[in-house]
This record gives sequence, structure tokens and C-alpha cells, in this order.
Amino acid sequence: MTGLIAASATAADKRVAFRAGLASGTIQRLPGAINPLTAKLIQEIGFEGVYVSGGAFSAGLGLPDIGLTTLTEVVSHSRQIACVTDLPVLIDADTGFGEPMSAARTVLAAEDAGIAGLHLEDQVNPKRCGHLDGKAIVPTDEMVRRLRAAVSARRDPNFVICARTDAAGISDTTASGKGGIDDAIERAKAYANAGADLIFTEALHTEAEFEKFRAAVDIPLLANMTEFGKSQLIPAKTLEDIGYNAVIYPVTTLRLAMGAIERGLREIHATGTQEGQLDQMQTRSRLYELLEYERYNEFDSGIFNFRIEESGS
Ligand SMILES: C[C@](O)(C(=O)O)[C@H](CC(=O)O)C(=O)O
Ligand SMILES: [Mg+2]
Repeated sequence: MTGLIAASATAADKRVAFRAGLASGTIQRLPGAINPLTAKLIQEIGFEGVYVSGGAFSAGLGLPDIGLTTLTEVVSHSRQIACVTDLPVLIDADTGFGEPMSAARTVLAAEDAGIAGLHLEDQVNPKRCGHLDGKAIVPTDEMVRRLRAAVSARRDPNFVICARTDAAGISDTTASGKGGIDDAIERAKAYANAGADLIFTEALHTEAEFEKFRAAVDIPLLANMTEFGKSQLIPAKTLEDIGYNAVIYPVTTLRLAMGAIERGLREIHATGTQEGQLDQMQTRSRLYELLEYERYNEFDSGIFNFRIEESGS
């Protein structure tokens, strides 16, 4: 029955695995899971970890990514995802949901939810998507306070605290931060000194910028391969060759699913049937396979009465 209902790996195992992956020299690929079922697929296909995106979570609630979601909402959604996978789950904790003390509380809640790590960003509150113009960052020392609070709250030393800097995407001089890639690199060094285990280099543009960042700091780095944003979409192998340690595909599964849902709904609206789209769908048998329906019979033989051979799908 191990691995049914909930994952077989413990939170401690997953954090150890994430740290080992970050130190391995092999890039850790973390697609965003929009729900626990997607996390099961991510594991089955063979990725190294699962990401929980704040942007995809808020979009799923029908809201823009402007800091409207709360610590409780994000952690409970992430707990459900972490619960069903043996893979480490990294979550998007935005700016920590408040002042430094709230960042500390966020870490405690994430640890209790079985999550392997989280990232905190240096944007002002309320934050916005890192690939939009007009965002603003807090002074370095304020972000350092956020991080110190998070690091000191941690009870499991293997829980990964990732610091995201949005500085590279800020071109105009703001009251709060210089911005630009050089500022981002300086900030990454300060964040590493404050105890961050991993740096999320948000909104770099080109391969050359990723290379420049890698050459300047000696702490694990995470790349964000989000679509339709400011960053060139660089293959995982190239990022690995550059020396990056992790890559997220944060909103990709939401965009894939929503693209398919919109096409399908329009066709049903236009033709009155979904008949022509059956080959685009995950079949009942594939869904049941992913859910491991059959294994549930191990402890209750009355549950599984679906026959793949007879159903034809
Ligand atoms: C990584 C990110 O923070 C997210 O919430 O997934 C977003 C992704 C996106 O909006 O494309 C971000 O880069 O700010
Ligand atoms: Mg986000």
C-alpha cells in the first residue's frame, strides 16, 4: 500500500534529495504542477522535482499575479501537491506574505506542509509578475532581513531557501534599488551571505546574461524558463552546460491545459459535440493508470471494477 493515497518518500527524504540534486552537476528540472494529478505525471515522466507557481495558482483562482493570494491558500494548495509526490516540491512564496517575521512564518508553514523549499523575492509589496514592466525592488538590506528571518526560522537544515532577485529586470533608477544585471549579481552575493541556498535569477534576457551570472557567483542558480516573458527559452542541457543547477517551467502546464481547454470548448460550442476531440483527451484508462486505481484493490477489492480491455479507451 506504500505510495498509495500519499507519497512514500518523507519530507526529510525529499529535502535531502533536492539538496543532493542541486549539488550533483545535473540540472534539476521542475515543471509547475497546477494540481496534485499533474505532480503525479511529472514524477512518472521522470523529472527531478515539482514547482508550485504563484502565477499559475492565482490564475487558477481567476486572479492576476499581484500578491492577492495568502500564505494559507498557497501553503494548503502546495501541501496537497507535495502529499502525492516522492519528488521534492519547490514553492513560490512571493515576498514572504508580509514583513520579515511573516517570511519566517511562511517557512515554518511550508516545512509542516512537507515542502522541500521555497523562494522569496526582493520585490516590494504588492509584488507583480517578474516579467512585467514597472516592478520595484526593496533595498538589499531589507531583502537580507527577509532572508535572515526565513533562514533562522528553519527547523530542518535541509529545507532549501531560495532567494529570487528581480533586479535584472529593472532598468529605470528607482528610489528603492538600482536595478540591472550588475545590481542583481551584487544582490545575489548579499543574499548568499544571508544564508540563501539557491539564487533565482529572474528575467535575464539572453544566454550571455545567464553565463555572466554564473561566472560571478559560486552558489547554486535557478533559471526561470517561463513562456512569453523576457527570457530567451534556453534548453535544459544548455543551461546545465552554462552551470545552472535548476530550471523551472512555472506556468507551462497551465498554458498547455488552458490552450487545449479553450480549443475544445470552442469546438463543442460550434459543433455541439466533443466527438472530434477524443484523440486529444487523456483517456479514462490512462487517467486510472496514473491514479493507480488497480493498486487500491490491494486493500479493498470492491473499489476497482473498471476494465481497460472492455472500455476501449
Ligand atoms: C515564476 C513566477 O513567479 C510564477 O509565479 O510562476 C512568474 C512566472 C510568470 O508569470 O511567467 C514570474 O516569473 O514572475
Ligand atoms: Mg510568482
